[in-house]
Amino acid sequence: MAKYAAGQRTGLSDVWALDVEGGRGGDGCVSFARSGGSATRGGSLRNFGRPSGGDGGRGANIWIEASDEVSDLGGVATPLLRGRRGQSGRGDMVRGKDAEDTVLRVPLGTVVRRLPRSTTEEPDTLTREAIEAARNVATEGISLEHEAMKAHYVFYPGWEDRGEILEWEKQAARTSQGRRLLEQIGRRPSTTGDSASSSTVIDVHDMIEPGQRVLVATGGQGGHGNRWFATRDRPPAKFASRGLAGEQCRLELELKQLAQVGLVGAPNVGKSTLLRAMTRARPAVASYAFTTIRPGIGVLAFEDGLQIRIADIPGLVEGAAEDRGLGLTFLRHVERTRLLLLVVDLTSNAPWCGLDTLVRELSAYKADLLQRPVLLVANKADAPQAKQNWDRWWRAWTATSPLAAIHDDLPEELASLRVQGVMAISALEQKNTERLARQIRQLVTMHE
Ligand SMILES: Nc1nc2c(ncn2[C@@H]2O[C@H](COP(=O)(O)OP(=O)(O)OP(=O)(O)O)[C@@H](O)[C@H]2O)c(=O)[nH]1
Ligand SMILES: [Mg+2]
Repeated sequence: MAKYAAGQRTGLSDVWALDVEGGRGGDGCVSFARSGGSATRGGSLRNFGRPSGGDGGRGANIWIEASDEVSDLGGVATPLLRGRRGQSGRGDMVRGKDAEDTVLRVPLGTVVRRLPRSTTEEPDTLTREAIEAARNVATEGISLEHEAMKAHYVFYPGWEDRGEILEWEKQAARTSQGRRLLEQIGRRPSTTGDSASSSTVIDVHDMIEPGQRVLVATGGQGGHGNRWFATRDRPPAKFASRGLAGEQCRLELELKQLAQVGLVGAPNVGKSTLLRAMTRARPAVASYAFTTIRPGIGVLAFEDGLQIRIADIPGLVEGAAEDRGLGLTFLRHVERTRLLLLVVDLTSNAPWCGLDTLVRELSAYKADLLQRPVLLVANKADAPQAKQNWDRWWRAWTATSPLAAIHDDLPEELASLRVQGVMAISALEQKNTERLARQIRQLVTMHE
């Protein structure tokens, strides 16, 4: 627990821990059909009609859902999350309603680890106290068993006869049907499926798609109404079973920073080539647009051990914010980054012209993306036609700012970009890429 206090940030990722408990099932109901005008309450045994108690509803399941509408784990800042109880059954065989499920929404990129809930955390003194208390109760003439009964059964008012239950349980244990019923009401260990509390299996889920859901704790089954406990010898069963406890587990939620640096640019400008040049990642490179269809992440590793993750993001086109091209899928990845490398192609006629489209798409998706520091990377500097373009840009850059000089009426988005530097490189021939790596490092660590 100490290791992951809620909200504690570890390194580049956020890890939160919490316990979850599916809701308890609703209790079964003890009631009797009114027959021939006899009372159903307080009457003599003979006056009880047919048992008609409905079953309890299921307790709330607890789900984790990936959502692109939340951006941090602040919504799960609670040490314990318990699902709602199922509704209790009612007379006339009316089943209680299942509780509405609880859905915890987490940002895309969250990793959910499910661990068994630790039972060793309870101090031993608690157990000792419980035994002591039970002993006192026992000496007062009420047996321990009776207390246990109350945790499992609901009694008809005024008929707390545990003898009847013990008798029923004994009979039930003789038939397979009865044993199954004992299992269902939690009076016999289950023979089917493994119990979550004793399991040491850890399951891990990557929450990457919006709407993706994982069931982390099932709600407890509702109790059985008294009609289940009627036997030929004793038709008016005066007890029902209680709802079962929900599944319990411990969750560790980790918000992975998918990458600290995002490579953005129009299709075919050489983003994947640049990632290959700087990291060991091997994204596909080809001379046509949309070679990259999924964001790939490469690790820029420095000699002193520092690692910076760079995401190669599929080419951005106009309309991306409305999900055109590969639109939203990759814009979500951009959202997590701390530094943007805007890559332009020095071999195109006007390399910088695409920039305003690019920036407009970014800001249409999320205006505050433009608050990120930006490095302008002019790629393909090795090509013959690059020099002229670069010279123009470089002159402009030293004169005023790179963007103000090339646009007569500078769009607002471009004017507000936080440009930290402009650099000509050749990703293909790995020229200037080391310098770029150093600059990336400086900016990422500065904006941590
Ligand atoms: N001359 C030259 N060509 C380059 C350079 N970098 C990339 N290219 C070429 O440009 C083309 C596109 O490169 P990619 O790395 O696939 O471009 P991309 O930006 O990832 O493209 P998409 O994934 O389609 O968005 C390929 O033919 C590369 O060989 C460079 O520095 N110089
Ligand atoms: Mg690519």
